[in-house]
Amino acid sequence: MAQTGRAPADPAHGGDPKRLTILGSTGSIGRSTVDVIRHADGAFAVDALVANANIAELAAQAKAVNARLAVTADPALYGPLKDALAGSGIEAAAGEAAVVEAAGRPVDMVMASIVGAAGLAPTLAAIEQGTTVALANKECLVCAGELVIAAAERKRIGIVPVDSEHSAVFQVFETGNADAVARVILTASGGPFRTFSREEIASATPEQALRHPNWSMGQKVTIDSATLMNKGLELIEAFHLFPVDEDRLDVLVHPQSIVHSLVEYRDGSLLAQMGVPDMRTPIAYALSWPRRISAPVERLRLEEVGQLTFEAVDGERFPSVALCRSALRRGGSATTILNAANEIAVAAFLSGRIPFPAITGLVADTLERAEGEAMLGPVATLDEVWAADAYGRRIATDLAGAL
Ligand SMILES: NC(=O)C1=CN([C@@H]2O[C@H](COP(=O)(O)OP(=O)(O)OC[C@H]3O[C@@H](n4cnc5c(N)ncnc54)[C@H](OP(=O)(O)O)[C@@H]3O)[C@@H](O)[C@H]2O)C=CC1
Ligand SMILES: CC(=O)[C@@H](O)[C@H](O)COP(=O)(O)O
Ligand SMILES: [Mn+2]
Repeated sequence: MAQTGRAPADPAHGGDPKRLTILGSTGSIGRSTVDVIRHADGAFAVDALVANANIAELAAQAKAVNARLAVTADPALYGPLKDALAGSGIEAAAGEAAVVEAAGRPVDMVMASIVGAAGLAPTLAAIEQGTTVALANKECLVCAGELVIAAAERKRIGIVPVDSEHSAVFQVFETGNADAVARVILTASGGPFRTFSREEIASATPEQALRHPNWSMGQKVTIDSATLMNKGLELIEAFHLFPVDEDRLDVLVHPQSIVHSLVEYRDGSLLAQMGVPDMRTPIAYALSWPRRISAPVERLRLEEVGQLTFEAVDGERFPSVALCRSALRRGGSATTILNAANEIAVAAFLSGRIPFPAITGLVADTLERAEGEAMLGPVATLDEVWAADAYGRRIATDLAGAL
């Protein structure tokens, strides 16, 4: 974890408001971030908001938080965005280059919450500018973890995890005692199909898969939770964020999503972070790190929760965690290709083109094909990352078409 970043301004102690840009402001994480900011009594000032298709929400948010700039990635939506902002004094911009430019404007922190590999270039632009990043977009570490972390270390900036499990680990990881860490244990809800038989999983519909038992999230991460690919992606994310080897990273199913993850030390202590399943807690922590602000969330009442239960992952019904682990061991382009294939497979499932188990199947088959075609190897540059990403998307699209 790059932890050399400067501490943020501390409004609670008389500092200026902390200047923020939100990438993916109209999504689930983006909206929760706006909510946290609006409850923070002027502790934050918003510079830019970036989104894609939801122009009405983007413009409404920009006005509500008094942003300076609102950007849509879709150039065709520049006119509607400009119209929606007319008279507000807020600047409008559109297109991929405008997104990257917005991410690179000087601010104190960028919330990186675009979904998928589309978030990689803007996140890197923020890092290159020397801005501390609050990272929700796990795909950018799966796709290009070495490059992202190397850039953060070169620029000596902090990457503060937002993903609930990684925020939990970040909160209980004793950096001075890294050598004493025996295991990092990521908890998984098990998703909506935790108790389903193989046969029931085989006929699962998008509607069922989008019904997450505990969390309200965007579609892509919700499907990832249902396949448990999310936990595999998070294993790779944790590998890049924390100084632990792959063999000290574990996953434990915890259906209540109250314990958000744990660190086990060699003296036998297990330190866990708990809270209600509401992303506004890890978001508030990331925005205010290394301090804490209040967040508009329910208090956790353990007497009402009653029981916390834990079980092992069933690798037979949910092979994606093992698949991600083996791609992580392989390293280089393997995880880039895995991520790209998964993005294609999730979209294919959501549009009814492939059955649920084929999501993980497509990712596995794409990696097997990559192995056979000698496409697995180191990725040293961003061009190599994009080449591997394009390859993974092409093969997965072909394989999905043949199903
Ligand atoms: N939701 C959650 O609770 C959690 C999410 N995460 C991670 O956070 C990230 C975001 O997830 P989530 O908020 O659920 O996703 P959503 O689908 O809800 O939101 C995605 C956001 O990204 C924007 N976006 C999509 N494509 C582009 C693009 N090409 N350029 C610019 N903006 C784009 C969308 O804009 P628009 O809506 O305008 O089209 C939207 O603002 C994911 O990586 C996810 O894995 C991690 C932990 C928890
Ligand atoms: C809220 C969050 O961090 C998600 O990534 C969450 O982990 C999804 O739940 P699963 O544990 O079901 O994957
Ligand atoms: Mn998570």
